[in-house]
Amino acid sequence: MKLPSEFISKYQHLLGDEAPAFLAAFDQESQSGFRVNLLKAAPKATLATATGKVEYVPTGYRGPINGKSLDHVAGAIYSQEPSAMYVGEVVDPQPGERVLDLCAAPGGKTTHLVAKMGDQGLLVANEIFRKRALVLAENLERWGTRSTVVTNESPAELEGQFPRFFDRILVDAPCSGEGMFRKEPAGIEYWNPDYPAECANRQRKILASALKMLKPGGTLVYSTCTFAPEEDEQNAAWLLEEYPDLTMEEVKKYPGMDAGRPDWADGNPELTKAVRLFPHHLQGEGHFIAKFKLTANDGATPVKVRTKKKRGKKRPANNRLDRDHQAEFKEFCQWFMPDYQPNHLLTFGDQLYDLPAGIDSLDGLTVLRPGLHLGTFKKRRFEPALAWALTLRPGMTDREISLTDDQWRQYVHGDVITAASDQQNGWYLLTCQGLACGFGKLVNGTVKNFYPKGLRF
Ligand SMILES: C[S@@+](CC[C@H](N)C(=O)[O-])C[C@H]1O[C@@H](n2cnc3c(N)ncnc32)[C@H](O)[C@@H]1O
Repeated sequence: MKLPSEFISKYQHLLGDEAPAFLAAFDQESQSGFRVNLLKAAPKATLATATGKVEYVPTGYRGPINGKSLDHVAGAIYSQEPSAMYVGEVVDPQPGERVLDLCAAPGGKTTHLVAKMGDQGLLVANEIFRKRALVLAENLERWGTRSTVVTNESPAELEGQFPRFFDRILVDAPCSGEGMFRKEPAGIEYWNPDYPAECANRQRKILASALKMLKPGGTLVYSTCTFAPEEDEQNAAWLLEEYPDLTMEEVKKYPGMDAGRPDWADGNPELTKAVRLFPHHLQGEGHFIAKFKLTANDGATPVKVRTKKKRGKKRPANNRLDRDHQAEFKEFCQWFMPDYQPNHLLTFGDQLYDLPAGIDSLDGLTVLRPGLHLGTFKKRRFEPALAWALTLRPGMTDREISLTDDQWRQYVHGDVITAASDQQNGWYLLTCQGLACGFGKLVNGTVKNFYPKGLRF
């Protein structure tokens, strides 16, 4: 791999004797892996092709995945390289907590966090760029979650909405990406000797916003996929210096992981509590992870937040259901899942969502996914959404049709499927190999296909 000469000399200077092994790693193959979704049935076929286990992530495996397999399309796995998987373990969110993933697209860490939370509590997944936020929302739909809201805001705008609100915040920061050069060589073109410092400045602004949203006693995890000390130890040192209420938490080092380097910042020995993942020391790409705790005392520095001006931005009308819609949804539930307990139903145009607990209003926010998308109100009927199906497990409803592998292929292709004719006409959850795949409407022995046209293949 052709690396910039200033990059080579920088790391020769920083790493000394270790530099040749570090630089040689750029010519080795990048690592692939996947995580298993504990919210769903085991992805047996993909597990059978795994080439190994990721030692430090209980749900992590090595090896490539097939993006068109049932396991992937039904959200039972997420493709993620092994080093990136450690971030979610370090955040370690618990069921019932309020968690913010501030720089979340395309959703590798978000999917990990929500699974660790058992989909219980509130997870706000935010992404500043709309196109990337749409991909994030789609990945979360496949993963299957009720407890996640996707917002499309800058950190500065978000801070006004959630002062001192979250138990845990992840800042998986936009960075110079040096640790991903093997995987995404195009990133090398952006690199110049000043780039890490530019990224570091942007990261400080993001961190400052994040801290305004952290509860006293809460934890902040800061991660990058770069080796640059400016963005790693020097930003961790800046946080400790700038925010006396923050302390560093030890991040566990598994074999092959390195401690943070105080000598690459201001010499503060606390920085060894952070972790560095170097490709020449372990089988994964380059990462840096630091964990901080905000003192739980009442005297925590009060926050000054900027409240966003609401200038005609698209946001959900926090509409309650009118009587007709209430009746249509009730009728659907009576047929499909009489014991479904919504948390907070709201409509967004003709779309019905179930807002997670822990958040009362989305006013003032640009929201792409206000919780679980349950379906669409059509003329005098309710049509359930794929997102809802993907949160369900076989056995949660009596209205279930189990597809063979061949029928599943017909389904994702958009074909009509023939089913046993002794079942009543109506909506059914379609499953295959224990995984929910979508909704189908049975009409006289034929299952009408409602798999979204844009997803068919
Ligand atoms: C390292 S990526 C996040 C990867 C993601 N956490 C995952 O695991 O899939 C950083 C993200 O920060 C976003 N970003 C870029 N500039 C930003 C800014 N000024 N403030 C907040 N986020 C920004 C990028 O669009 C990108 O999606």
